[in-house]
Amino acid sequence: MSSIVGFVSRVRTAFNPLEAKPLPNSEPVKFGVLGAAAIAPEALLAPAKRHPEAVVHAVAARDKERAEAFAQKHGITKAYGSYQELIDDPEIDAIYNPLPNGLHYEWTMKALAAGKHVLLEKPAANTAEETRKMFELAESKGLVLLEAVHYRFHPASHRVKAIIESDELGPVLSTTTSLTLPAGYFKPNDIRFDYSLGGGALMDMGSYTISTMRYFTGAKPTEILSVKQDLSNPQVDRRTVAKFALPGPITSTAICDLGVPWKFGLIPSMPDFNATIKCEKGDIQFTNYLLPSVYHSITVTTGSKSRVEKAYTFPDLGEPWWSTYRYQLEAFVNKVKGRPTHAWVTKEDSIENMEIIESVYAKTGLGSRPKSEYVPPSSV
Ligand SMILES: NC(=O)C1=CN([C@@H]2O[C@H](COP(=O)(O)OP(=O)(O)OC[C@H]3O[C@@H](n4cnc5c(N)ncnc54)[C@H](OP(=O)(O)O)[C@@H]3O)[C@@H](O)[C@H]2O)C=CC1
Ligand SMILES: O=C1OC[C@@H](O)[C@H](O)[C@H]1O
Repeated sequence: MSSIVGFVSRVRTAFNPLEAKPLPNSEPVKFGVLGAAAIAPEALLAPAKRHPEAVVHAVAARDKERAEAFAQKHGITKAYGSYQELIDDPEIDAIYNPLPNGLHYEWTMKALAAGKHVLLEKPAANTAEETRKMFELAESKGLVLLEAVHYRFHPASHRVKAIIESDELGPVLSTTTSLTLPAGYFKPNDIRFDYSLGGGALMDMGSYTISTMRYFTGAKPTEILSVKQDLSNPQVDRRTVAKFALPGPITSTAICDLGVPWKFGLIPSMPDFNATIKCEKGDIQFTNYLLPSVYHSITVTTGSKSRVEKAYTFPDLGEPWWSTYRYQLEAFVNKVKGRPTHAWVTKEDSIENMEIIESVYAKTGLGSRPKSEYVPPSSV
C-alpha cells in the first residue's frame, strides 16, 4: 500500500513541478540547450526548475521558429536560430547537448572552445577517440564535461553497488543488463535508426547496458564471447545481444532492443529495464534501473530467503521524487561551482564505454558509427 502511495506522490510531483527559489547568495549556472530535443524537458528543464542554482536561459534550434515555440512553451528567456549563436551568448555558463549522437563531438568541441561547461547526452560521441579529444579539451580549459549517464547519480544504483561491494553475496559471477522497448515506440525516421547520425541500439540503449555491466562488476571485459544483432537497415542494429568474459569467472550479457516485435503481431512486449547480478552466495534483481524514481525494486535473494529494498534518497541528499536527472544536475552544478559531488562519470569511464561499444560493432562487421567530419581550428 505504502509503495502505491509513494508512486502516486512521486508521479504527481513529477507533473506538478515544485519550483525551487533561487539561493540569495549564489549566481545560478545558466544553461543553453542545443536543439529543441524531445529529451530536454525531462533531462534538464524540469530538474533545473527544481534546482535553486540552475536556470535554463536559452534554447537554439536549426529553425528559429521552432526554438521560439520551445522557449515559449517552457518559459525560456531566449531563443536562437543557430547553435553557434547560443554558444556565443556571453550570459551562458553551460551547454546541454542533446543532439543526435553523431553531432555530439562537433558541438561539444565548439562549446568547450567558447569556454562553456558541457552536460553531454549519452553516448558521449560516435568513437572513443572523439570522446578522448573532448575530455582533453575540457581539461585543458578547466571546464566541466559530463556524459549524462543519469542512472549513476540515483541512490538506487548506489545501493545495488553497495550490496555488491559489502561482500554479503560474495564475488560476482555473472550479470545480465537489459534495456528493451516494444516495436512502434520509436518511429521509423527516429534519429536512432539513422547511421549517419550515429544510430543503432547499441549506441542508444546499449550505452547503458554496457555501462551498468561495468558499474556493477567494477571490471572491464577481457573478451567478447559472442554478439547477435538484428538489423533495422544494413548499417543499424535494432537489437544487440553481446556476451562478454570479464576478469576471473565473471560473464556478462548485455541486451538492448529499440523495437521488440509484437507477439503474434498483436501484443506489444513489456519494456525490460532490468539488471540481474548473480553472485557466489546469492543474487540481486534490480528492476527499472534506468528510471528508478518512477518505481524500482532491489530484490536480494540468498538461498530460500529474499528481501526487497528501495532507495529513493541518500541519507543526506535528495527527495523521494528526485529523478535520476535531478540527482545528475545536482552533481553537475556542484562540479561547476568547485564543490564535491556525490557521484561522477569520469573521462576514463566515458572513453572505456565507447571503446567497448566500438569493439562490439567491430566484431559483427557493422563497424563504428561514422567519425565526425568536424575539424577543430588549430587554435583550439
Ligand atoms: N538521458 C536520457 O535519458 C536520454 C538521452 N537521449 C539522448 O539525447 C539525444 C537526443 O535524443 P532525443 O531527444 O530523443 O532526439 P530528438 O530527435 O528529439 O532531438 C534531437 C535534436 O537534434 C537536433 N538535430 C540537429 N541536427 C539534426 C539532424 N540532422 N537530424 C535530426 N535532428 C537533428 C534537432 O534539433 P532542432 O530542434 O535544432 O531541429 C532535435 O531537436 C541522443 O543523443 C540520445 O541518445 C535520448 C533520450 C533519453
Ligand atoms: O537514453 C535513453 O533512455 C531512454 C530510452 O527510451 C531512449 O531510447 C534512450 O535514448
